[in-house]
Amino acid sequence: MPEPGARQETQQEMPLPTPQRITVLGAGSWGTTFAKVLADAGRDVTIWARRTEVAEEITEKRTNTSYLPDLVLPEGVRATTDAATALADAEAVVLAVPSQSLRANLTSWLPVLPTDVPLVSLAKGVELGTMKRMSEVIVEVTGVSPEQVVVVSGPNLAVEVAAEQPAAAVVACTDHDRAVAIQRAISGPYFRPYTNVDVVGCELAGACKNVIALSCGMAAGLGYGANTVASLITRGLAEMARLGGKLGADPLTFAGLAGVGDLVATCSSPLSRNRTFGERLGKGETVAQAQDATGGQVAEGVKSCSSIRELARAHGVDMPLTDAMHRVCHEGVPPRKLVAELFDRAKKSEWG
Ligand SMILES: NC(=O)C1=CN([C@@H]2O[C@H](COP(=O)(O)OP(=O)(O)OC[C@H]3O[C@@H](n4cnc5c(N)ncnc54)[C@H](O)[C@@H]3O)[C@@H](O)[C@H]2O)C=CC1
Ligand SMILES: O=C(CO)COP(=O)(O)O
Repeated sequence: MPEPGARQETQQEMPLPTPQRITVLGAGSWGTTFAKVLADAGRDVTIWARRTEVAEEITEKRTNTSYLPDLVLPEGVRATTDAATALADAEAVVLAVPSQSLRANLTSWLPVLPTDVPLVSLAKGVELGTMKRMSEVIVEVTGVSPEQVVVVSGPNLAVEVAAEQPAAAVVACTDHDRAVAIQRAISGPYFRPYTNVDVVGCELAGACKNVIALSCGMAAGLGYGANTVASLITRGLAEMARLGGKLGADPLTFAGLAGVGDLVATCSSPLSRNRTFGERLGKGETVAQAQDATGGQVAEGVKSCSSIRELARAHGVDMPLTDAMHRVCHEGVPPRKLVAELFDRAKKSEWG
């Protein structure tokens, strides 16, 4: 585990070249927006889309209206459904599919996936069944070294970034020089990434905050106000930092953009799919009804509440809010009943 604050960046060092030709695999809300960030940063961008009509719309009109109605991509961004074409000559590959589908997608791309370039992971989740973080899945499926995997995380609601509203992010890689190369590749007028070597902390924070956002939405749906939401955000931060501490993360990461930054954005914004999903549950909708209403977009917390719960149990870490979200989403417990359950627990010290 790195010492908190141990690495003083020297931005003058430029040991690795900045990747110029970058392929984004996934044309959903964040993949498309990230392609814009890259293109606005001066990179040459190709997107792989699962659906032909999405690829055609991006290439012909530079729009992707089913995900981002107001977005117009910069000139030059093109899309294809053919992974081999998308990946030809890629100097870095961005993985922008939902976390539970990453393994299957990676496996299908493997024959054409370059394994000597940085693989940049955008997904925020923990895999069901294996309890693995996304970088672990990438290393396992592709056989690349962990130093080649870069995680980008932070308070980055796609719709806001697509509208060029200023936002910061974290580029995490155990190889600091590679993090700096990707930082340069994605820095632009409205997107400011900071480097971090704590991949474990950044990934856990990104996955856990989705679950806490579900709980905040649920509280809002039940009619509760700012005190409840602030309490959930703060206790959510405590439980995710507890898990991170056990798994070797740097505690400072949870105070940073990938931690409290993303937690506050996702738990507060009506643009968050996870928060919105929770709000629907709080208002009495079933999981299936809330799922239908997300319009095919992913609310990662619904599945990650189960995988994170398993991970926490395997390491003897208490995560009462994550546990509660699992009970609502997968055991049919009514949200209002959970409030009583959570308040009935043994009283404890804030940092105990
Ligand atoms: N949307 C956002 O604001 C942000 C999302 N993220 C993370 O990025 C990852 C991707 O999210 P989005 O692009 O927002 O998701 P999305 O639901 O908008 O799009 C998912 C994309 O992956 C493709 N895909 C490929 N295989 C799939 C499968 N088996 N099931 C479902 N979709 C499949 C879809 O066709 C689509 O292009 C998630 O882990 C999310 O948490 C991270 C930061 C911001
Ligand atoms: O990760 C995100 C913002 O940083 C997006 O959150 P949602 O998936 O809840 O929309």
